[in-house]
Amino acid sequence: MRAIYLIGFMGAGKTTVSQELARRLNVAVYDTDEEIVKRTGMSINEIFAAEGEEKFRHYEAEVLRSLPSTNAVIATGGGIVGRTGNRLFLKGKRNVVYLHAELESILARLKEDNSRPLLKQDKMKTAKALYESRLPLYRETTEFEIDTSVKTVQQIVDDIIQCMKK
Ligand SMILES: Nc1ncnc2c1ncn2[C@@H]1O[C@H](COP(=O)(O)OP(=O)(O)OP(=O)(O)O)[C@@H](O)[C@H]1O
Ligand SMILES: O=C(O)C1=C[C@@H](O)[C@@H](O)[C@H](O)C1
Ligand SMILES: [Mg+2]
Repeated sequence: MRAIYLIGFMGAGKTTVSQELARRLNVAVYDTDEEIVKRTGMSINEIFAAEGEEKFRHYEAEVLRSLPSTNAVIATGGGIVGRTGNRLFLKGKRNVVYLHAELESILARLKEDNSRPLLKQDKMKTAKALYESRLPLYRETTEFEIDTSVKTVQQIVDDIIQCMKK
């Protein structure tokens, strides 16, 4: 099986859905954010604070290319589509799914969560600007889009499995 890549904004559910999808398909699961943390020994907040966002994006691009391209589900970080090279890499894969969520759902899901450095200050304002700038990038990267705003994880997994049969 070709690896399935999940892309989408912070809080869209990529990490959560990837685990259940991999369990259903009986394949390995990877998460670019978790791989970066494992490989650097630092949290994402620590990397941003000590080394800056550009360095984080460098690790992210490297990790994306290093993960297995078969028999796996790969959850990506919300900003992976920021680099043109990453978008080209993903466009070259057939199984990329964009998990879309309305901004209101995202903010509700991440209200108590401070693990995302780009949403630290004035969550509402920064999230809105980032969200609007990234929407077209997710959409140009893949034709498969699933709105997760009001769906359960199980429903999203069912939708992805259906999508991948097309
Ligand atoms: N379909 C869903 N319905 C309700 N809550 C959800 C759903 N999917 C994920 N969540 C919740 O939203 C939060 C963020 O989910 P998750 O960490 O999977 O997002 P992500 O897309 O991986 O974000 P990031 O890009 O920052 O890694 C978690 O608390 C998770 O439990
Ligand atoms: O949307 C983003 O730019 C990010 C999303 C997270 O998955 C992490 O990769 C990090 O917090 C940055
Ligand atoms: Mg995640």
